[in-house]
Amino acid sequence: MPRLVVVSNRIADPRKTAAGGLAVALAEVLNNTGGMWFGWSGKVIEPSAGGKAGEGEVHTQQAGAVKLVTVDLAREDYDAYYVGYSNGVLWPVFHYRLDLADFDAGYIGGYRRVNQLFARKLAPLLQPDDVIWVHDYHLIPLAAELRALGCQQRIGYFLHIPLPPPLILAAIPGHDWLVRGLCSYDLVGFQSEADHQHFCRYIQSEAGAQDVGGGRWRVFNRTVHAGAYPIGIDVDEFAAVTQAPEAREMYERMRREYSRRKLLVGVDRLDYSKGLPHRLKAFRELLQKYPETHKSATLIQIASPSREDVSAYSDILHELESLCGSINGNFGELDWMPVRYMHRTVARARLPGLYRASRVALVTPLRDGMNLVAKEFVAAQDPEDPGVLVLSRFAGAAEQLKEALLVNPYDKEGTAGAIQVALQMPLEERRQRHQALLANCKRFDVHWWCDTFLDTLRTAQAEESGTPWLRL
Ligand SMILES: O=P(O)(O)OC[C@H]1O[C@H](O[C@H]2O[C@H](CO)[C@@H](O)[C@H](O)[C@H]2O)[C@H](O)[C@@H](O)[C@@H]1O
Ligand SMILES: O=c1ccn([C@@H]2O[C@H](COP(=O)(O)OP(=O)(O)O)[C@@H](O)[C@H]2O)c(=O)[nH]1
Repeated sequence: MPRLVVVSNRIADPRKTAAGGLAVALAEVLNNTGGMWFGWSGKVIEPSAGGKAGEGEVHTQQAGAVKLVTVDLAREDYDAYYVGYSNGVLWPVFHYRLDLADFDAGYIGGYRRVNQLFARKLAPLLQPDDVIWVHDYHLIPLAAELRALGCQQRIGYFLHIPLPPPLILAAIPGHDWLVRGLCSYDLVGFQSEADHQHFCRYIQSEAGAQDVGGGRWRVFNRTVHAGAYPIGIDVDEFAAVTQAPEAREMYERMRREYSRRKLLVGVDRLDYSKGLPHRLKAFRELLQKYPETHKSATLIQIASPSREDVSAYSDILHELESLCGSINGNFGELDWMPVRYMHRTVARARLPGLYRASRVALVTPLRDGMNLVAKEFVAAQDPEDPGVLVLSRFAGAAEQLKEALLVNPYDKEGTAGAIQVALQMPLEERRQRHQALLANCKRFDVHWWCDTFLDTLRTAQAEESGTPWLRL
């Protein structure tokens, strides 16, 4: 069996839990397959400590069956590659937020430099029959950089965030360079069929790609495979965590504390794409329109700190704090606060208990690649008395989880109405919806995602051996 080499910006010790869907999913994959996980160490070297752009120190550590190899980044590189280009240009545009993108700051040089650095550090560690799987928007040009160093291995790529329609993508100066980078991979995977279709339309309209069947495209003088591979969770592992002491203790505590109320839960990174202010406004609308919810409904909102170096993230923090304060100020009573807001990361081991004690989950991003919290909520429920998932139609998960109550998060009244339906839903309907949702999460779990992607990658390369590599 060829060795699996996973490359992503953020990596985590697969034996421990992490916040952030990508790290959680890849840890689960690598725990099963073994192999190497290569990425950023999380360490930034300041200029006073020799942190000028250039070579980053490499660290190697064995974590069970997985070899973790990480690279430090110089401050200048981190600022341009991670804060600047990845999270200040690509993240907003790929989430349809052209208004938040900073195109003028010249971050692209640092983005390219770090991709070249990763390629230089990774190439000597590769074995000829390795299968390389690169993840996410931080590393779009990596395959082309590896090819330039002579790497002949199969290289697949998975985009964890949405891919916008061609005319939004085309607003990025250098979009053609980025898409040529994507087309240097043997297989490009997307979270949803909508994202996949956006890619197909872009390469046809902007690069004259020809559909050669079987998910393959002839473009830039080579053949690239593309498809939708929605990511899942390890449902069995999550069910087991739900029964573990930490989750049970949380469940019992929540049930005791909220025995007279129905609990609503939101668990998100504090990110403008997650639609948190829109969610709170819909919750306020619920309290205004349905007075019977007073004292009977409490929303617990966890907002895990994220990317605090990017200015758009601190703006949303203030907006959220002010909304929570005004809702509690206007509706709260001595013995009831409508919103409990926490700006903190909650250990993943405790989340299943919280999910299971909640009658309703609010997963209402304005855009989201997938959203694993939606699937975790489903997996944690008691099938005999399950909670209801209120899900944004703009999350990748909505293509699969059709038995959720699908909402448009921009529609405050509509979302408030759906929350009220969720709170009132009869047991039999809750059971039926949950059964269908759980079946979907089980069928398309993280193992399905990994196996299907890697099987296609193996076939893709075998069919196309001999196609020329792309140089950027
Ligand atoms: O690494 P950070 O900058 O702290 O951000 C955390 C991760 O956020 C994004 O996650 C995405 O991947 C999830 C799993 O596929 C998906 O469910 C979610 O919709 C996406 O937003 C990002 O894409 C990752 O690279 C980050 O590590
Ligand atoms: O306080 C928190 C917030 C989130 N998470 C985990 O982080 C992941 C978030 O993944 P998702 O796909 O929903 O969104 P992302 O943050 O990757 O955009 C899920 O596994 C959550 O259980 C966590 O462990 N603690």
